Amino acid sequence: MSQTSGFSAGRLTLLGGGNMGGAMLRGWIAAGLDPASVTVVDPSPNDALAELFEAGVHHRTAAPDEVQDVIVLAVKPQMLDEAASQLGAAVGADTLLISVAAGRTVASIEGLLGAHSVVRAMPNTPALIGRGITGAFANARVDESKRALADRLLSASGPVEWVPGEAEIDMVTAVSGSGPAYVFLLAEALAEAGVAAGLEPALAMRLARHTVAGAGELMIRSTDEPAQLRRNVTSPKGTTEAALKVLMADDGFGPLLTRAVAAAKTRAEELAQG
Ligand SMILES: NC(=O)C1=CN([C@@H]2O[C@H](COP(=O)(O)OP(=O)(O)OC[C@H]3O[C@@H](n4cnc5c(N)ncnc54)[C@H](OP(=O)(O)O)[C@@H]3O)[C@@H](O)[C@H]2O)C=CC1
Ligand SMILES: O=C(O)[C@@H]1CCC=N1
Repeated sequence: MSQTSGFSAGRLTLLGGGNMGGAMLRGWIAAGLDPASVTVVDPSPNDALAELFEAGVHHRTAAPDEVQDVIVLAVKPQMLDEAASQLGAAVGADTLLISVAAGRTVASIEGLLGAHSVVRAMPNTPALIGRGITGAFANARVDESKRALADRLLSASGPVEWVPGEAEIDMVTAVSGSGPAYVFLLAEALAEAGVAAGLEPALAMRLARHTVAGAGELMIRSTDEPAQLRRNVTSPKGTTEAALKVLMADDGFGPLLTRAVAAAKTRAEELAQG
């Protein structure tokens, strides 16, 4: 794993070494965080973390007794109350809490662990390859240095967008937190559509994967807006125009995605109720 110039977060505990916590951890170590400064607390962490444990990251099945400088809460929202109940001695007056649990509010985290500096963040799984994006909200107790530290940790896996209001985190969740799943579904559906059109399945999947990945990379590297990149593909009276007439119909892709994002946002709000 390649390392850039290091940074320190003091003593850091990651509560939950699953898909998202593991992806973030990978980003921190790649960005130069000392593996020995990190403890993963998880009874059964992701197998993919074995390599990081060998590199010096500590693994425990229960929370450490020493006060931690940073605790990242990365268990399922429904498991948070139980998982956080063991943190007692690890949470000091100056501990920075960073939660990535969908829907769980700052108030609910303070309800569990007391009044602390809390950052509510919403990363996404492309963090695994350093290509994530994270929305973040800090409560009023987070001072400049804690915010800078949170930013350093979160930006190890891609850009960080700080939002002024906590409610926006549920919207970020619905767009970019869950968003990779929508894109993977697009690739699946495109491959299936190719098979329906007569292609051999493995070829259809290769075409779909590379099309989604290539279009994504072009969108990041280009200075053109997505709408312009779309127009660049669309020859007048050509094949793309014929397809876009279907996708851009009144009941097409846009309204469908709007409904999907609204459903995800509603679910995030429901998770806040516990
Ligand atoms: N996956 C994603 O794309 C994103 C997820 N998130 C948020 O990240 C959080 C984790 O999600 P995700 O990584 O997908 O879930 P995972 O189930 O992959 O990871 C959660 C991990 O926590 C472990 N765990 C369960 N109970 C405890 C406990 N009491 N103490 C310590 N660890 C425990 C689980 O073990 P076990 O498997 O044995 O239960 C698992 O390894 C969620 O709150 C989710 O909302 C945020 C953004 C994106
Ligand atoms: O599905 C979920 O609830 C989590 C939050 C965003 C992505 N995965």
